Amino acid sequence: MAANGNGEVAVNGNGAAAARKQKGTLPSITTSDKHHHEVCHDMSAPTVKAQTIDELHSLQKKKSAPNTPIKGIQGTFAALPEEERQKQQLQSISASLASLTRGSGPKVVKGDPANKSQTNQKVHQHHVAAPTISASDSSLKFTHVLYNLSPAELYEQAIHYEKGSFITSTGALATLSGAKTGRAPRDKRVVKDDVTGKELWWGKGSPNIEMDEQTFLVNRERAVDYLNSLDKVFVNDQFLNWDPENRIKVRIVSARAYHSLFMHNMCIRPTPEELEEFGTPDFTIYNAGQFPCNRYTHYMTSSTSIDLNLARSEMVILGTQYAGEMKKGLFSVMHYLMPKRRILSLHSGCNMGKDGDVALFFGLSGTGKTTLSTDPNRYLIGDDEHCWTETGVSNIEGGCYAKCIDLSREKEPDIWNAIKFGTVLENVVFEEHTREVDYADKSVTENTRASYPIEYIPNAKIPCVGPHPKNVILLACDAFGVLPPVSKLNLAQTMYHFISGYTALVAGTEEGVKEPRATFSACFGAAFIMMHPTKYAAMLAEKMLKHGATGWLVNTGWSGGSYGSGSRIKLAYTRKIIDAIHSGSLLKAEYRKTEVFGLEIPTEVEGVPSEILDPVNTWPNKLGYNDTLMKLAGLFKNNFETFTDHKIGKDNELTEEILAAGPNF
Ligand SMILES: Nc1ncnc2c1ncn2[C@@H]1O[C@H](COP(=O)(O)OP(=O)(O)O)[C@@H](O)[C@H]1O
Ligand SMILES: C=C(OP(=O)(O)O)C(=O)O
Ligand SMILES: [Ca+2]
Ligand SMILES: [Mn+2]
Repeated sequence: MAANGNGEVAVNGNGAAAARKQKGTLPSITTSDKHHHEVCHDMSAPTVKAQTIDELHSLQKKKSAPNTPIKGIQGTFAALPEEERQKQQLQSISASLASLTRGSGPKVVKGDPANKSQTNQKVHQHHVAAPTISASDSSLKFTHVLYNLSPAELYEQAIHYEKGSFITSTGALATLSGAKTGRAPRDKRVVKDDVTGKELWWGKGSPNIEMDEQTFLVNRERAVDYLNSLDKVFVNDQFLNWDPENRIKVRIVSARAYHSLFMHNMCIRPTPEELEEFGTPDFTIYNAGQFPCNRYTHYMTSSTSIDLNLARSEMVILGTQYAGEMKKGLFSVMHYLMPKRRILSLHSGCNMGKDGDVALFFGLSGTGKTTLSTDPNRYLIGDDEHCWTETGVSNIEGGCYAKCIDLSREKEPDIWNAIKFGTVLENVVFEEHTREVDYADKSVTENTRASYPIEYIPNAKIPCVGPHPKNVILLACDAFGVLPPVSKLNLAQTMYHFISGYTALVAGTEEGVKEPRATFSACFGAAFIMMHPTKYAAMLAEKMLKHGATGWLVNTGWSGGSYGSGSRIKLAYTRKIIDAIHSGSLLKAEYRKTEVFGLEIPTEVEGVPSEILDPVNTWPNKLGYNDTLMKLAGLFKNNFETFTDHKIGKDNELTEEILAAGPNF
């Protein structure tokens, strides 16, 4: 449409270009004062309600509606006027960031220092510390606090300021965690004092490597000074545990938008009202992961240190930016706090059927907790960390952290679809132009991860709580290929395997693991438990007995030979096995007892080839199978030796039964 019926040339669209092509002469523009004409004039649009560009931009963002006042709740801040509440909140943040040697906290300001014109700034600026004569430079500057930003704001922060942050084709935020792409359990330290010295599990097999209070303070000061030296820090105030009676308030202070978004996804997100009465946190994380610890500091054996101080309710992270360190650090804290309240903390996934039947999925990293608890036919309660109380189960977290190496839409549709706007994609590789992620690419690490809020899974059960579990599924990824795909366990066997916590560590999640290696990790999470494993085991036995839960051992690892010659059991088969456990059909199956491990294996499972149910059938070399079986049995026996002189629960009889429930040879 180069010209309309009146012979006028439309300036917009193709007309001008087409006309220009005609020997370079510019088209003549006829102006008309007839208003209702087919030609679109600029004047016909309503004018913008701004006089300047700055004013125009200021119109773009509207201030959030004021938070509704809390009615009927006598919270810390409930009765305070807005101004006073803001002041107390900033004082609380300043107190968190206080250097312990200088006494007072930094002057904190809310908002991005880049937004000088920010209207909030006047209102939210409070000089908390009175200037002192011995002032250092750090006491002269302001610490800008980006407080509980939204995912959209965090995206902008990440993309603008953090190298390696990109938006993928499905809208997720791709980022790099730096040199560390997995947890560093050897760099974990726990303050040993008079109380924790008695309460916690120390020594051989324990994840708690001691440090003293003084050294903790040195690292804390290092982290706080680092954070205060930055232009701005991110502060997240959130909750742990969906059980309202046992909810823990956590504050995470971090230097990266990526870390703030990760914790936004992983912890429970407070409502504006809940945030108003947040008050003082129960626990604080100082994540100064970009800054190393000082190896001249006592107890430091590398540049990474993850330090837990239960007396101070604080954790300090130096020298690692792997985000999983924060969520698993808080999990350790829950493994201390909850059992003190007679609540069992569980390293397990959890889901629920339409009829309210709950299943727990215990397992070490990479065994299938996230994959198998995320089941389109069931309600997801959580993928990794739970509590079992007198009334049922509750998720500790508000999000999931899925492995995404080799992720496929067909095999794991719910996880695939959760990777969208708001999701953090750690260490994945994507196509430069289309930003399509190649989930098969291990160039950065094998431990690629996606962190998303739990409601990104369509059938998430919100609130994430459920009744007492009916099935307790122990997942082991057996790289030797000798454990059956599924076995039914009696209570003593369940306890034996729970305490043993056998699996093969697969590459990536922990540093230095390049190929599957047999490990025993008590309670399927020795890296996170704080007290002796028998304490958790006794609680589990008591609860399973009381509520009549059935134990199962599911091998999600190798079949047809060990790692290298056999192959991993097809996910589709494992899903069929899990379906049969949930439906109750497997409980009624016919069973046969295996030699050596004495495991009850079914002769048939719907949808699974019967010959794979006894692993011996899948091995081409029967002698090789027997040798490997004996080798694994020996490893179990050796490992259990540390537990032989520990009583499990009040009952000696159970202890004896558990000891007898291991391999017999
Ligand atoms: N038979 C199987 N059962 C469970 N997971 C399997 C199986 N075969 C392959 N996998 C893969 O193993 C990984 C299990 O990881 P994930 O569920 O994240 O473990 P966890 O949550 O216990 O750390 C996923 O990448 C999944 O696709
Ligand atoms: C985040 C982790 O948990 P998992 O692998 O069990 O999902 C981890 O171990 O670092
Ligand atoms: Ca996968
Ligand atoms: Mn997981």
